[in-house]
Amino acid sequence: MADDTNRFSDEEALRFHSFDKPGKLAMVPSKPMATQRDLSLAYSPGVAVPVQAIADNPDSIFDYTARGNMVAVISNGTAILGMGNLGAAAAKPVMEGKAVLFKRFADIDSFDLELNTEDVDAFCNAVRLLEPTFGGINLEDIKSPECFLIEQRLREEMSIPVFHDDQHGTAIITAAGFINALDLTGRKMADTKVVMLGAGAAAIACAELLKAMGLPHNNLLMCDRRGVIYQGREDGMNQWKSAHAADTTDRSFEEAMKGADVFIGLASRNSVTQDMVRSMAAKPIIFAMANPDPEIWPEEVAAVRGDAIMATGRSDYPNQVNNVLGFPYIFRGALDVRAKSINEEMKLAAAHGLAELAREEVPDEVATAYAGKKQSFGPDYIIPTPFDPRLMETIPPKVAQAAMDSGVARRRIEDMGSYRAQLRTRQDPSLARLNSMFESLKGLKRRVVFAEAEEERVLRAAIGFKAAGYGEPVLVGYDDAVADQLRAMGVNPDDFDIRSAKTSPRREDYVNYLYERLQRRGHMLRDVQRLVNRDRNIFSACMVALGDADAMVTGITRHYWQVLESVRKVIDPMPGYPKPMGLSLYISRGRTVYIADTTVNERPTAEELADIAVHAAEAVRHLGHEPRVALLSFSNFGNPMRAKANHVREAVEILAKRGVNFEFDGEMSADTALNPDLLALYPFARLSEPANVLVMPALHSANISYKMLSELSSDSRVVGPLLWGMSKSVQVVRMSSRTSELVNMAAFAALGAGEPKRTAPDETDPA
Ligand SMILES: NC(=O)C1=CN([C@@H]2O[C@H](COP(=O)(O)OP(=O)(O)OC[C@H]3O[C@@H](n4cnc5c(N)ncnc54)[C@H](OP(=O)(O)O)[C@@H]3O)[C@@H](O)[C@H]2O)C=CC1
Ligand SMILES: CC(=O)C(=O)O
Ligand SMILES: [Mg+2]
Repeated sequence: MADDTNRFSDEEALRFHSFDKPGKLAMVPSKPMATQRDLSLAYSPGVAVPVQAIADNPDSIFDYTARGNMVAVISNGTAILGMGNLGAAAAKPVMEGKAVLFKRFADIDSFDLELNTEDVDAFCNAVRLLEPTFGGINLEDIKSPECFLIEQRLREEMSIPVFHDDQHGTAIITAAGFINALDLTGRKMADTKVVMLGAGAAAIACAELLKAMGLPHNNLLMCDRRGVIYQGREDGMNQWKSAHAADTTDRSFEEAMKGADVFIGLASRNSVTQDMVRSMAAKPIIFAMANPDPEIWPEEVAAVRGDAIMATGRSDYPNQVNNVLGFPYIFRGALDVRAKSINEEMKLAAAHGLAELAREEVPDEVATAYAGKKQSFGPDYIIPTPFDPRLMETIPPKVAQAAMDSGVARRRIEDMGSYRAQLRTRQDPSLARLNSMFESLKGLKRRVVFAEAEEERVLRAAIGFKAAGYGEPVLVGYDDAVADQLRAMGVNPDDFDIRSAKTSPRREDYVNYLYERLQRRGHMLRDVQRLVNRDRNIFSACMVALGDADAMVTGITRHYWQVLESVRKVIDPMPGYPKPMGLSLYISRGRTVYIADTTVNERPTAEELADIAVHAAEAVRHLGHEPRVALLSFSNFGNPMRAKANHVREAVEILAKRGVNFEFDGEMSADTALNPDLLALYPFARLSEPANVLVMPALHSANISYKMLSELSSDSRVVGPLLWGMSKSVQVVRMSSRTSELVNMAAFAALGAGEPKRTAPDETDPA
């Protein structure tokens, strides 16, 4: 039934939206803007050149500006979800949400525009004038019947796709779920009786698409607040409702539901009763799609009909029939062929594509995003889930092909195979991977100690960590001070576990444990007492070592080395790891590169460097990538032959002798490792493709590289360094870490707490 890990309080929803930066959207430049030359190119005088080019050839706007990948999400707030007419300003959170979903799922740049008018002419005039800015217009949450007039007018007046998502997006997803639910219950379209509650934007479009797919006109009874829309009804009608008036004697919605095979709710919350569901045909299909609360809850249906297939618009129940599955990919396909519009052919292609995808074997990475729940085609999985990465490579090609076949494409895609490959890289698998790894934490409730909880950044991170459902933060700091800070941030301290050495009943246990470890390393009992009482990192590490917490995150207030030294007094490296190591992730669009060892081993010997390569490869596999390790230096395979690179060359020989089970080579320079053309100059090299793991010759080069990357990159990010190889899960952040980085590192700490015991290097399988 309901997935409780996705439940949250109203306060959490508000906190999520105000956390870090208010809202869900920000802009990033796509060109460097660092030097005077950059400025000259981007703005005056350089910008004059594309200005003239566009004036001479209007189509070149797609080559020189962001227009071709830019979609506006536009609303006037007259039908916000199922909440009604709450005005343009109140619509902004939903519209920001749609804009970020465009980016997240289909790499489409998008921002929201809320228009403060209910007047159709004023609305159309405002939108029409925006045509040069956008490649497409997504209309959203505009009530009927005005939405029909607005969309029709804009489609006629604009030569870019104008798509009212509540109409067509919803219809496409509903149609896909409908096809599969009929299949699962052995029904044929011609014999299926459908009752629809709602006769507005979404319902009218759904009715049209289902009929276009073959549902006979009189098999669909549409109902509004006044009951069934029948032929001859006059009150509360408009031309769009009239088009679906059925030849029936049923007058009330309740009557219509008797014996119905399918119910489709696109109306408002709690508008269907259990008695109505009881009166439906065997194996009823129930799509209660009002948002945020459905027409009837799945639990209520289950209580009276064990044989129902149930879907809602929500993500916390199985079968989320929601337009999020469609609009990102439909626009992706339309933009990529510069379609003039999104027509019926494109909608049908998307609907069939979604229906087919649900019948295919679901890859494991989808299960990871859904807390390990493996899905397979059946009553609880009639439609793909939003985090399914296959959507991106499946739906846009079908939409693009349909646009080309139906003559609305301005540009052709000749090679669909390479288009699919390009779609895959757009998806940024690394970010998706991070996200899905973190998603897998939901419900595990791992206890992560935030060792510096008096710091505001840390508290905000702990709040964010809890709100994201990644685990239970344990806040270490003076109890009163932490509680006061939480209160000042509008958070109830009782919702958090706050610990300090002063009040901890476990203090003596921690002292005894640590004294046992340190008594022959120069520490007297009173030294150890002082450490436990005064050093937050020691106290926190003791909590983890003695099982009072699963993991810890720290590092904001003290230097990395000092922190690591404290932690290592309490926790040992994992067997097989003489020393832990730091692994930094450089993540850019379509490419992830790991750098090791960025924090611990200062001047590794050849043997140690080989160990680092083995451990890094193992960690990278654990994070979901197949490692290709380059051992870096300033020279390439002995050119120039210099003594400073000897230990790197020797490390490569050691790895060859050990017969490790991953690709590696060196010594080589960073550009050879990363650039396929340069790598091709060394046909004997053992790397089949450019490296994704860079083992640096020493700490200075490793540390300098990742810090430079993290300061200089604008459209990529550096994550970590992750501390790898401790016997308990500890992550040490950089002192400069922002709140969001802290949340990520705490999530990595929580993930580390569940890792299986890793293989020691000497246990590595020979290749
Ligand atoms: N899951 C999804 O992907 C989507 C879900 N939706 C949901 O569909 C619903 C409607 O949205 P939309 O079409 O944009 O809105 P509209 O305002 O255009 O239409 C609402 C329609 O619902 C009818 N209605 C509302 N309450 C009742 C009720 N209690 N009994 C009977 N009819 C009722 C109205 O009847 P009348 O004409 O008599 O006023 C009207 O026909 C919303 O809840 C929305 O969240 C919408 C889009 C996507
Ligand atoms: C999902 C959506 O667009 C709606 O409920 O309005
Ligand atoms: Mg909507």
